[in-house]
Amino acid sequence: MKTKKLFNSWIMWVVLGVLAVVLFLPMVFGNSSAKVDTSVGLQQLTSGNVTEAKMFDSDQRVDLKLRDSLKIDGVDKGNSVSFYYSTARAQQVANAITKAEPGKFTDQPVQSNWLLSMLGVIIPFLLIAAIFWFILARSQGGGSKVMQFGKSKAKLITKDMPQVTFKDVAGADEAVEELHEIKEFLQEPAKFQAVGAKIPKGVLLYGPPGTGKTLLAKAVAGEAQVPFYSISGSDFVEMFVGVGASRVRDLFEQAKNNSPAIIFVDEIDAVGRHRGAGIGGGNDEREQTLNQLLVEMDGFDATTNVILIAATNRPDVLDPALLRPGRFDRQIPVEAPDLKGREDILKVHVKGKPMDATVDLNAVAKKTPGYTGADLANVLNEAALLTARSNANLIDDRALDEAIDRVMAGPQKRTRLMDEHERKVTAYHEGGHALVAAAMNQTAPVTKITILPRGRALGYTMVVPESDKYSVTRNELLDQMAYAMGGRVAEEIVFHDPSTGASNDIEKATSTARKMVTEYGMSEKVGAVRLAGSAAEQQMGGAQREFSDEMAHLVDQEVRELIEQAHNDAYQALMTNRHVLDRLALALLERETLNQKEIAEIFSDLQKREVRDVWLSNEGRPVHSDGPVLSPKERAASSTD
Ligand SMILES: Nc1ncnc2c1ncn2[C@@H]1O[C@H](COP(=O)(O)OP(=O)(O)OP(=O)(O)O)[C@@H](O)[C@H]1O
Ligand SMILES: [Zn+2]
Repeated sequence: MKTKKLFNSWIMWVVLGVLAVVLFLPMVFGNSSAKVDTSVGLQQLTSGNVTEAKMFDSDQRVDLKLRDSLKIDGVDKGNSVSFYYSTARAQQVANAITKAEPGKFTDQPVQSNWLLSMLGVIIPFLLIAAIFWFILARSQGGGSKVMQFGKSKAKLITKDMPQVTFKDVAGADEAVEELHEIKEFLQEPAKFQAVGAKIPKGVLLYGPPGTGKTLLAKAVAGEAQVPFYSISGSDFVEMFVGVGASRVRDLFEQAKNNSPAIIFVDEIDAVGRHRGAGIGGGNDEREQTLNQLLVEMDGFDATTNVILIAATNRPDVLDPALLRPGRFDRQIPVEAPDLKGREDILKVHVKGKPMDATVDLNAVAKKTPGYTGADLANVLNEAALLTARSNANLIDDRALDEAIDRVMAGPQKRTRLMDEHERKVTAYHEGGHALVAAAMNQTAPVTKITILPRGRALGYTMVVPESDKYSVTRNELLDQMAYAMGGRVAEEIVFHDPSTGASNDIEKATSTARKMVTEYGMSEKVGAVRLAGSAAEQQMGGAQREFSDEMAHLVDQEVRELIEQAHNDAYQALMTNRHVLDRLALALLERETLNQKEIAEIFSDLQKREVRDVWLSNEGRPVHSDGPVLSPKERAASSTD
């Protein structure tokens, strides 16, 4: 489609151009005397009317100057005429001229005309070459890149010694903490090598645009005082076939020669997309580039001292090969900042901008939910511009408010800004999860709650066990289900109108319940029977169902029963602690993100759910009252006190 259009327009014009040039050349360079037949020319020569003759061997042409003007069929041809001759007659023409003995005779052999004839050859050739050049440029995406081709090496890979430090990055404390180690390694590789410590080869920073990923990577280089080589993934893709891969090689070569160093690849998703997943099949160039990148990463050894940092907004589309151990095995989320983070970022960017004493940056942060670091930097810059334009010296609230509105058009499109009611529903939903988790007896502590949207989730609650766990008990599973239902139940209790936001939670709870019944043997009615071909397995495209319809019915009933129980647990927990839930929701609306300590404070007077009765797999198997023995460790501990 596209090429056809190209042909229609460009090729047509160029061909027309060539034709015009070819037709015009003889007119411009050639003579304008009247053309006559060869026989007429010869006859003039023999008649002795010729005073001057010029013979152009290259054109096989003779120009004649005549004493008397020539008349043919009554038409006056004037005093100068020219005629062409065929090769066969060249000798005859030459003889005729010599015989005629014109007063002046010049003979122009072939080479005398070489410039003209060369031009005639070269110009069309150049035009054709230009057409190819042009088509190639088009198909490689972006004509301008072609022009840069020769000097692209210097332009695409940039070497830098950044002066930025971690202090310049605000509101991304978790990411900074993770990167500290990288910085230390780059600064003192020997220390790490001496103890055989393995440092990650690649660090992947992922998060929405403008959250400071590039800034963080630069800060690592700035802190460690090492060179920073950067290139953008999208630059690779626009290159000629084979160039991307060789550019990657160059890049690593340069960095290794200047190690310790950091290589930063922005927009790595442009090259690192799942192989063969591009539109219209694979993109060879991209795959080659990606393969080269993997080869280079695998070639790193303990003494390379080069760390690759990559950034992307789309970690989900990356080729799994990139995320394998030994490659980008360190993945650091860089999220949009919360209220506190926004205030800190404003504080960083306010430097060098004189503020009116009445300006409260915390208030500005409150007015900018969902804004990224780049947006906030932009707000302050806009405010400074507005202030300068109005000839004022200090940036005041009025300028800031207007700047916020101006920048709003940006973030509103990218990160959705929730309306107040939706934020409230989210606050209660997440609050519900957290509160139920805290009220149950077998759940891990709630470490973080946020109502900042991330990906498709409107918010999330993090419940992290203090140590790794390899198995889960029945009570823990029941608690997890209750906690999963907590969000939905809070909406139900507070708004009497649950939202669709809970579909994920319901899915999770249902799948847990189903596994309890069909895989873990945790239902009395079904018993400790493994039901092969359960829903989960069928989903995986595997096993057929191997049990009766009655059993299937029973399973469904038991699952329903477990969910109902979880729903109840959550309901009770939230009803008894409604005042705590309100307090939590308010804190979330105010601060957006709460950490473990803040959460614990809010939950100080939380009423826990009572412990469940002992579960009997069958009434006929009564409770045995003896507990387990004390472990040696426990015994040692109890004997000391
Ligand atoms: N956490 C932050 N602290 C201070 N300034 C920030 C922060 N995040 C972003 N900025 C400002 O925004 C600018 C742009 O950020 P940066 O280019 O690092 O974002 P990015 O995440 O790499 O974006 P993209 O995904 O579009 O490449 C920075 O130069 C800086 O001025
Ligand atoms: Zn939820």
